[in-house]
Formats: sequence, C-alpha cells, structure tokens
Amino acid sequence: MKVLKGRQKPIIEVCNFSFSYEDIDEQRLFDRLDFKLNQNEVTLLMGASGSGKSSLALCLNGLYPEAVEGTSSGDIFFLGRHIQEYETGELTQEIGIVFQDPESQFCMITVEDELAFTLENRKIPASDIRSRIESALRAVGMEGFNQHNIHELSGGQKQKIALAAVLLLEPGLLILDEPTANLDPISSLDFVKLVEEIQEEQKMSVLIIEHQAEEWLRLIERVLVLGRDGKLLADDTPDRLFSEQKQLLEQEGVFLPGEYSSTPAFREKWNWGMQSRENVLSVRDLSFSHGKQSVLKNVNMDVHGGEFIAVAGENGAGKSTLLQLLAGLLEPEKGDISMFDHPLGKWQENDLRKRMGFVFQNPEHQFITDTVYEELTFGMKLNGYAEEEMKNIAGGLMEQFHLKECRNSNPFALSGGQKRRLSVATVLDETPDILLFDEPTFGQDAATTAELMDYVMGLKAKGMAIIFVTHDMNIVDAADHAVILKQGEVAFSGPPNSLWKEERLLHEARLRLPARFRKRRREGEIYDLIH
Ligand SMILES: Nc1ncnc2c1ncn2[C@@H]1O[C@H](COP(=O)(O)OP(=O)(O)OP(=O)(O)O)[C@@H](O)[C@H]1O
Ligand SMILES: Nc1ncnc2c1ncn2[C@@H]1O[C@H](COP(=O)(O)OP(=O)(O)OP(=O)(O)O)[C@@H](O)[C@H]1O
Repeated sequence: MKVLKGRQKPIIEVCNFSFSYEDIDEQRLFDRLDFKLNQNEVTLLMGASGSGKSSLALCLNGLYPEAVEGTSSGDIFFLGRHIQEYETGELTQEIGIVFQDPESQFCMITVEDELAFTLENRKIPASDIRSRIESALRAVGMEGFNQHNIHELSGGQKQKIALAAVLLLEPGLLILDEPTANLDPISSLDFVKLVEEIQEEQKMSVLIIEHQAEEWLRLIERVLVLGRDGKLLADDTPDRLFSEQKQLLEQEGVFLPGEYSSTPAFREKWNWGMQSRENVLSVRDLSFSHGKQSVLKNVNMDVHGGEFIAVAGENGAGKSTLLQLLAGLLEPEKGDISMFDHPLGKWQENDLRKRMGFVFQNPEHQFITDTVYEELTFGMKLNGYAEEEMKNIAGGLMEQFHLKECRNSNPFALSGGQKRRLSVATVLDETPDILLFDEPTFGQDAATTAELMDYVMGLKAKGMAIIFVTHDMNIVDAADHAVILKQGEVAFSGPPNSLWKEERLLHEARLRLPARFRKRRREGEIYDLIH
C-alpha cells in the first residue's frame, strides 16, 4: 500500500455539489458533496451498485448534466477553474475516462483507426501520429495489433485498447470505471500493474471505480465511499477505512478486501451438494469455429439436475461461445448436444426456451422493451399470463433484485449492476430446468452478489441445473463441478477442490486460487490446505 504523499494540490474540487436525473422523481442522486482529488494521487471510489459512481465520473468531466435530462447545483473546479468555463470538449481531453463497457467508447473498426481518430481530434500533426500510436500500444502491451478489428478482440484486449486511446489524450486525471470486471484473474492483475507503471511514469491523478478493492490496494492512497443516500460516507486511507469502518461498509453492501474480511468463503455458504443425478444436457466431441478460427475443440460435458457448474478460463478461451452453443444460439460445426436425451436441434424453439434460460455476457444484448417492468413481463405476455399474475411475478422479481425504484426506467439508462440484475431477473419469470449465465455477478456489490447467489442456489436446491461462466474464483470454489477451458479445449473437468491442487494448470489458464487460499498463503498454511 502506498504512503500518502503529504499535502498535495487538488486537481478536482467538488463543492456542495448535488445532481439528479429528472426521471427519478426529483430524488437527488448526490446530495451536497464536498471532496477533492489531488494531483498525482490514486483514489478509489466505492459504493453500492446504483449509488451513482459512474454518474459522478460523468459529472466530473463536465458531460453531465448537459448530456442527460439532469439538474445540478454547486460547483466543480478542475485545476482551480470552474468546469463550466471550459470550452465544449476541452475538459474531456483533460479528464480521460475508460468506461465500464469499453465497447461503448469505440467509433472506428480497426485499432489503428480508433487511436488515430483520438490524435486527429487533438490536432496532432500527421507526421507524429504513427509514432504516438506505436508508443501507446507498447505502453498497454498490445504492439502489433494495429490492423485488428476491435470488435473481434477479447474482453481484456478491448479494455487495453480503450486505455491506450485515453492515454493518447495525455489527461491530467484518468478515470477507470470498473476496468477489470471482464478480465480473467491474471489479466486483472496485469492491468493493475500496467496502471501503476503508467501512473508512476506520467504522474497523473487516477480515480478508480471498483467493487472489489483487493487487487488495487498496492497503489491506492485514498478511498471515497458514496452512500445510497447520495452523501459521501467516508474519505480515508485504505487501511484505516477497511480496518476501522467494517460495519459501515458491510451495511452499505461494499466488498471488504479479503485480508480485512471475516465473511465466510462462498464455498462454506453455498456448496450444498447435489440433489439429483438426472442427465439434463450432454455434449459430445463438440467443435466450433468462427470463420477460419477454431474456437472449441472436442468438448465433452455432462450436466445434471441440481448441479452447479462453473466454466472458467482466460479471456478468449471460448467460454461464451460454449454457452451459446449449449443454448442453441449457435450450431455445432462437429459433435452433438442433447437436452433430456433429444438432440438440441430437434427441439421446438418454444419448448426449448421454456426449459432453458440464457443470460448474455452483455446485458444490453438482451433488452428489447422501453421499461424495466415491460422487460420483466415480455416473456410472460407471449405465454399468455394473466395481468394480475404478471404483476405479482414481476413485483417479486423487482423486490428481489432491487429494481423497484427503476420500474419505469429505460433498461439502457440503468447502472451497470442494475442492468446485470435485470438481465438475470428476466429469465427467472418462469422456472426452467436449465439456467445458463454468462458472468452474472460482474459489476455487483457484496450484498447484491450474495443475494443473487442465494437466489440461484435456491433454484439449484429445487433441482435446476445451473451453469455459470465466471472469472470469480470464489464462485468457482462454490460450484459442484468446474470446467476449465484453455484455447478451446477442456483442460480440467472435476470438483473445484481438485482444481486448486493443479498449480501449473491454473497458471497456464490464467486463473488464481480463491481468496480463502490466498489469505492462508500469507499465513504460510497453503500446503496443509490443499495437499
Ligand atoms: N441516463 C440515466 N437516466 C436516468 N437515470 C439514470 C441514468 N443513468 C443512471 N441512472 C440511474 O442513476 C443511478 C446511479 O447510476 P450509476 O450508473 O451512476 O450507479 P453506479 O454506482 O455506477 O452503479 P454500478 O455499481 O451498478 O455500476 C441508478 O439508479 C441508475 O438507474
Ligand atoms: N463474432 C465473432 N467473430 C469472430 N471471432 C469471434 C467472434 N466472437 C468471438 N470470437 C473469437 O472467438 C474466441 C472465443 O471468444 P469467446 O467470447 O467465446 O471467449 P471467452 O472465453 O468468453 O472470452 P472472455 O472471457 O473475454 O469473455 C476469441 O478469440 C474471440 O476473438
């Protein structure tokens, strides 16, 4: 952990600042906030899902309230000058944001065009453009990717290109909004190291928005906690905050880093064993290619009723592709998939959807209506549910997933975590036999993660088969069965406790041990636990 650098000059000063979105009934998202961000300082911003962290980032760089139907009062200063005094677009060059969903910030097709676009906007002479692009790609470890199509890169690579584009702005303040949420465990650690190196070299201020602070502890100097009531609940050093304010943070639903937390491991809470052995899905010698690229090779897998399977592996290993094949959204190039002993391709679409629920990696790919309520009732309407019944089921789901206040909001205007919870809730209106989730817990705070897991494990107890694609090793730890993909092949299939003994495989598949082992590793007990 870093030592505070003594008295520092502010880069941002927020004074008595309030903000509200018009469609949340005049309710203030931020209520008279006062805080400073200092030059050359790394600050972490935490808070419950929906507390307003992403919105605050967009207020700091002057995009909000102008870009939305919002109202604000109070003042924000950047380097001593009121942000309203900056010309349009001037501040977005000074304060670079890497958004929660990096795809949303790309405007061009190839990596090189995207980076050149940023430089052209900055009116950098054409003769300098090539060398600047090369050095930005080098800084993020993506040399040689100039001509790649951005949209075909893996999640981790997209995140690095988004960072390279923002670095080309040479911003005074870099804001990273949940930058590691889609990265495999080792890429997450690499990304943190990368930010640390860049920050030390370029001496910029960095504001990181993250639910899980653990990996960032080595470089953060201050932590701000935004409360659900729109107030700043804490502004302190990480060590003081996490050791002295545990109760407050737990009440707000914020994750405590492993070394400060006394919450039992997910495994102790959720590994309840299996209820039935009925085979519901079987996969035999499955192979699939995207164009010429072979993505999955000879995958075999069996899924049983009441079983919770976690699929993990490095970015680009083929996890989402496997899930889409299991859901019948892609057709195998070779091999067979059957559900209840019938080939998947022979099921009527309607019957298939009734027996299997699927949640996409990107929740936005799933939304088709204009309000949260319509989104939740869409499937039920198609299946002829009575109005009253739909109201009851949707009401229960909104209560369960903390979406009641957003009943009439547009799904696209929700916070990242709310979008994720809505996409999960929409497949739970009925009770299928198999549920396939692509990273269902990403972007959730501690409380909503625990609630989501409780709910899903309750369904498992009723005999549903659950498959999670996840980068969260604590969730893999709680599964009955883990499937690890490495370059499209099954590198491991078995109980998680056997997986944790395979140090070499974990390393090659870019995975880590769950927190319960890492904690003990520090205490020197690791070998007793796994051997
Ligand atoms: N464009 C918008 N219009 C109306 N309401 C919005 C808009 N964007 C966000 N909100 C609402 O503002 C609140 C805060 O959202 P924000 O994305 O800032 O939260 P967050 O703390 O970043 O959440 P998460 O941790 O889930 O990403 C949420 O209730 C959300 O529904
Ligand atoms: N539509 C597509 N066209 C071409 N290639 C694709 C497409 N979708 C995925 N790929 C490629 O297929 C491979 C597997 O992608 P997939 O999304 O299944 O990986 P993943 O394990 O889910 O990765 P992540 O953890 O980053 O989400 C990657 O190399 C990816 O670039």
